[in-house]
Amino acid sequence: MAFALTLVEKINRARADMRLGVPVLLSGPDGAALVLAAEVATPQRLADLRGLGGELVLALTRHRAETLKARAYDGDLARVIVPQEMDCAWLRALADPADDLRHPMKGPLMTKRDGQADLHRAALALVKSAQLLPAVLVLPLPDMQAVQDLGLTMLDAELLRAELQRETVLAPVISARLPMVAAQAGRVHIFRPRDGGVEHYAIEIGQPDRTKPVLARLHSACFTGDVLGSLKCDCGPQLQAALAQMGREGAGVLLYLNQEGRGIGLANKMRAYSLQDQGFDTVEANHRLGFEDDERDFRIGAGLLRTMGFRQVRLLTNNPRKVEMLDAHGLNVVERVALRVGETDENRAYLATKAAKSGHLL
Ligand SMILES: Nc1nc2c(ncn2[C@@H]2O[C@H](COP(=O)(O)OP(=O)(O)OP(=O)(O)O)[C@@H](O)[C@H]2O)c(=O)[nH]1
Ligand SMILES: [Zn+2]
Repeated sequence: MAFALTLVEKINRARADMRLGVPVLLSGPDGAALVLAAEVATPQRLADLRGLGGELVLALTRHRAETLKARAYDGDLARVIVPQEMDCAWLRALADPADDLRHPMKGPLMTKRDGQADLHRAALALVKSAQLLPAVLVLPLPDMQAVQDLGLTMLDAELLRAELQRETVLAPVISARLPMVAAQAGRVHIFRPRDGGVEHYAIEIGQPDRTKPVLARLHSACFTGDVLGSLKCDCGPQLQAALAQMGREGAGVLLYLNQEGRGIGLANKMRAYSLQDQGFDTVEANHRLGFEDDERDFRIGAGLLRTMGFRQVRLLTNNPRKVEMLDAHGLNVVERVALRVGETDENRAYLATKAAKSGHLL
């Protein structure tokens, strides 16, 4: 059919629907379900879901379930039964740990053990990709007819998950000269993913020889550190020091990857910061929100370097995972160049946690 939407186009619509609080229809071999992000659920939409009948559950990741003392029978996720009398405030309290300490008792929460969790798993992957809290209402639909004419976005859960896991393909959009304090001979390249995701940037210093190892940095966006000069992390000084070293050596490439907050987005990172003010460390805060410690896809950086013609790098990092991921995805890391700058009283504990729990090198 002319203008039939592709899977990628439908996923982008579904992502926008999720952020708007519009349900999405997911289907699989064992049936279909309407899914709605808990963070943005309204009383009207909750009533609409209940009007269809059926057993409403809230899908949470294993990390969030652990904090809430809910049994995760599915391993990586829990399906919490939503009692009839519970409202949007209750759902939000389960999704968002902000008030966990003030109101610790939300349960006892009953979780499902029987039945399949495939649709729930796909729904969680979709809300995460929309940078919402990983908590989704799931209503199984015995009869699709009731929702057929509503114009909701429909997706096959298996195809959705496979597509979300696929390596992002980036295409160059434009590059232009940018003289910088760190280096006169700078050039900014913009890359756009084919899957409708966010753009990433490469800052090339000088004219690095593609046949030799290039001094490289994979820098993940940190609005608070890079722009505001936050003292809570070391990102701003690392960014400046990396550019300065490339300027001194006369050549290098810095990838500025829009993976804010280790891939959870700025809103969720600020939620994590708010939890850190309650006494949790950077890893615990991510877990309480329902995320993994690090949700970044480092294949993006590897792909970008390859696209730009680089095969061997001297990587500026303290994170051994970056080295492993580049090595695993077609780059030869001939040297790890330590990048220890910007330690402050405010970020000392953060850096120590990264060393103790995430294997960062001191
Ligand atoms: N979720 C979360 N993200 C954070 C926190 N503090 C900083 N970040 C993010 O962490 C990322 C740090 O990125 P990088 O400096 O590239 O990576 P790294 O893993 O620290 O490794 P190297 O700096 O290369 O040693 C950025 O995306 C920041 O926004 C935090 O407390 N919670
Ligand atoms: Zn930072």
